[in-house]
Amino acid sequence: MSNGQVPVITVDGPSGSGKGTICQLLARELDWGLLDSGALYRLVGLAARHHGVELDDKEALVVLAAHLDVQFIATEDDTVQIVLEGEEVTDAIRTEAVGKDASIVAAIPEVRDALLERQRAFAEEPGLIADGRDMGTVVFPEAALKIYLDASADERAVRRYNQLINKGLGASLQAILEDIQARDDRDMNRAVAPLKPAADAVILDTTKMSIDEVLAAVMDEARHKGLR
Ligand SMILES: Nc1ncnc2c1ncn2[C@@H]1O[C@H](COP(=O)(O)OP(=O)(O)OP(=O)(O)O)[C@@H](O)[C@H]1O
Ligand SMILES: Nc1ccn([C@H]2C[C@H](O)[C@@H](COP(=O)(O)O)O2)c(=O)n1
Repeated sequence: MSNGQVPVITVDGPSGSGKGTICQLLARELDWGLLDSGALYRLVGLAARHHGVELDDKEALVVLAAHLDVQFIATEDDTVQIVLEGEEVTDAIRTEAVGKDASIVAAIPEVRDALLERQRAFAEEPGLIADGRDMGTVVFPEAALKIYLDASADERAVRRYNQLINKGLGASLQAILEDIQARDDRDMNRAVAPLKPAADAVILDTTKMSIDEVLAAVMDEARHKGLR
């Protein structure tokens, strides 16, 4: 448990492993809150673009992270609208370019510190599903259940490729694979809070699993922990 007795399920893993998809389904199934921590790093990246802050200007990035003026607004169709400094940025933060910027700013320890309490504040009754890279290792080390989703880089690239094609966007599978490998390298090898499974995490290799199979496996783990 974390933040008192509020139960938390953490879901960490590399880009394209299915964290966001599974966390949304879990939150709906359990009727718990959802923290999309990657969105916070993406928001810092986007705010930097808006304010003309270079990604090597550590001090300015830390100020942006500490003072992020962001609202997460639940909509009637069960999605979340994200508003940054009064501007709707729900889709704007999801581009590959902003994802890359997020991965760069996320390597700055002081940026991570500036976002820590904001993330922990998401833990409210009846429970929280926390999606990210360091949810089980750093942000919620006392979580009731820790899941680490993995999949081969090739499979994750295909998933991302299909996602972009389904949105009517052009994409190169090779370029996506290279982006994923570069992002893995940055996220796994940074000095602070690198992406890795917590010692007590349940690791699921989802390379050959459908979304329904992954959800069922995680729900089984939740049941074993008495979380539903
Ligand atoms: N087990 C699966 N089998 C096939 N496709 C999947 C599976 N899990 C997720 N997907 C698809 O892969 C794509 C990426 O999934 P998702 O956005 O959930 O990954 P993620 O781990 O949250 O990535 P990121 O960290 O970059 O946000 C989506 O289109 C999703 O529908
Ligand atoms: N807990 C987290 C969440 C995200 N990041 C960084 C690393 C990712 O490459 C980037 C974008 O995340 P995504 O939205 O793709 O899940 O943000 C992190 O370091 N720690």
